[in-house]
Amino acid sequence: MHTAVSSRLIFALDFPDFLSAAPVLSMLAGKVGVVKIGLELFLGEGPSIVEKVREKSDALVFLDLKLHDIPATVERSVRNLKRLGVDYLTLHTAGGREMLSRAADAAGAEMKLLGVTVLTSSGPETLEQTGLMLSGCGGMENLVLIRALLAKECGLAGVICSAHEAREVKRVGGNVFLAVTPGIRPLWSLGQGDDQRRVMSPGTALKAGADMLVVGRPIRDAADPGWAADQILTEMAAG
Ligand SMILES: O=C(O)c1cc(=O)[nH]c(=O)n1[C@@H]1O[C@H](COP(=O)(O)O)[C@@H](O)[C@H]1O
Repeated sequence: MHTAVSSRLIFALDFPDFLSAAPVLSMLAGKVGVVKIGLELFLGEGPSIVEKVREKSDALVFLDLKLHDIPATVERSVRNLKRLGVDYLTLHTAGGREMLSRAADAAGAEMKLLGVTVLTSSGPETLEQTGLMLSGCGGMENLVLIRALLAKECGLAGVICSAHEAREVKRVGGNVFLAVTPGIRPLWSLGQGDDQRRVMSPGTALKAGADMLVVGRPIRDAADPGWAADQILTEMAAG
């Protein structure tokens, strides 16, 4: 049974295989409401990983494959993935209106689609490098909002953004449109630099309007992952 707080915590199960993921999954029983299977684990184990995680955990399952292709390919892939019975699936909003709408139709009501707006590992220089500044996107927050609005219009359940944009995403998307935020870094987990650029602590992210937080390394790499999850839940409750 999950509390109002733990149901808002998504653990990124970023491991190469189920053998290494399973002990951490057990330690987090009852502490995380959603478990996110990313590309690394999905490619390491194949689609059967979804069933394995479900057997080992009481959490909802989030499949993070970040689909981005022509509309027909994405639509057909979503139909296939639907058979796995996952609760959430990601795709890139940069795929555009037709791709997103066809994916939403294929997903139906049971599988919630979350659109990645701009990766939390991206900074202004990434927009420069990839030509988005030249296209006059109006900067990071504006680009996130344009993509969030598109996701909403196409029938997605919500978006992935950084906590820095969460408040504005909620403003344009409305109450039920989800702002799911990775790049969560509790103060005690900071120190070693990593690839996340737009980061925020758990309590502050919730105050900033995030509906759900995605946390990977601060829990996975902690000496005691169970302790780390409890600590994050305490910070979330205070937020
Ligand atoms: O879609 C995602 O989950 C995602 C989007 C994004 O913009 N940034 C981001 O970090 N993620 C994922 O969220 C998780 C963050 O993990 P940590 O940085 O280890 O907490 C990873 O599994 C990323 O793949």
